[in-house]
Amino acid sequence: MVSGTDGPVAAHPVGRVGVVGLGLVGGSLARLLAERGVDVVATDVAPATREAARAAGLTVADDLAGLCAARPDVVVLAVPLRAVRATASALRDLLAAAGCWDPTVTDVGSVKGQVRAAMTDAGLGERYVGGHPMAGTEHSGFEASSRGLLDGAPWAVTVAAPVHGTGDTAGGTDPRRLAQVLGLITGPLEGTAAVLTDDRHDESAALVSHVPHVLATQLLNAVAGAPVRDVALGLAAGSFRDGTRVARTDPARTEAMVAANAAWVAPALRKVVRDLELVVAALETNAPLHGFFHAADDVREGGNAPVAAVDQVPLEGDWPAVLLERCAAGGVVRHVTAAAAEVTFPRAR
Ligand SMILES: O=C(O)C(=O)C[C@]1(C(=O)O)C=C[C@@H](O)C=C1
Repeated sequence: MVSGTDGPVAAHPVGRVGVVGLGLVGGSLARLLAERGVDVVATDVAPATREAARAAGLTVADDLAGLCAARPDVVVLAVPLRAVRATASALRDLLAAAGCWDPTVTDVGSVKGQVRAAMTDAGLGERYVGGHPMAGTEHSGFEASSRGLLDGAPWAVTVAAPVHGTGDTAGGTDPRRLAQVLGLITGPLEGTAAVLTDDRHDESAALVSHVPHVLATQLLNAVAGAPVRDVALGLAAGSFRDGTRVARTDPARTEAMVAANAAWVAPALRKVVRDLELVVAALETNAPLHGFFHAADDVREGGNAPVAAVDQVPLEGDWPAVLLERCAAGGVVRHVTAAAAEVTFPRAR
């Protein structure tokens, strides 16, 4: 239930964290948590990855059952998107067999609507709080992971939206579990969290992550198919390097990410195509392009805006809905106590 808590919620303690999947993000998460003194147990399907993680000093179970035997308070699914469904079902079965164990389940996936559907279908919907660290690199695997990748990273945390005005909040996110995940991110991970609905996350991630991956790939494809390809690549400098960096990500990973968010990526790309058509038309007719190059001046200049306002949101009543509303206005949760969440805003409101 998202609403309906009368007093401050007693957040589940972070306690032990289980990390399922030790790729770039899972490995980075496990390393950072372990360094910060959190009790972490991790696992991965690949024996060589488990060995590498053990050699790096992590506590590693041989499989998901072994991880569940350690009864972590929070289970973070850090598996590829294509493996979320099967992993969620396996976790559900292990939970059912385990008796009184009540973990919160979260994840690190770059798409949230599809992941929640998988969690709900697996019967884990009421335990689930969506998680997405906005950090990564073009490299993959445990060997590419580092304690620094997620240190202080901004996260999106998604909740099942309450149904306003009907008094019916069934199926919404459990506030204690939300507080627990926010505590993990803003505590040992020293990050920030924007609390969002899955839709708002997926729409936003399409704009700032998925469309950029498509465009970076197209920049690469355009040169690859040009008659002057080799000369051009020999001349490529900063703009090409920066603009195509994420196109060097494992193509299967990028494809899965973009396809999983097709509902938001397709319309966002349509808008890009329309805007580019206008640029082409202007270039072909010598029309001015000033508007195109200056349209986003406020975004460009607002890049690293300092904190302009701070709100304390008491963790009582319909506080997840209050956080949703604050974060929809650009706020992020920076700090959580048992009684309140501190939300900061980059722009004056
Ligand atoms: O920096 C990169 O290499 C990334 O691709 C990181 C990036 C992104 O910014 O798009 C990619 C996917 C993640 O889910 C979050 C962040």
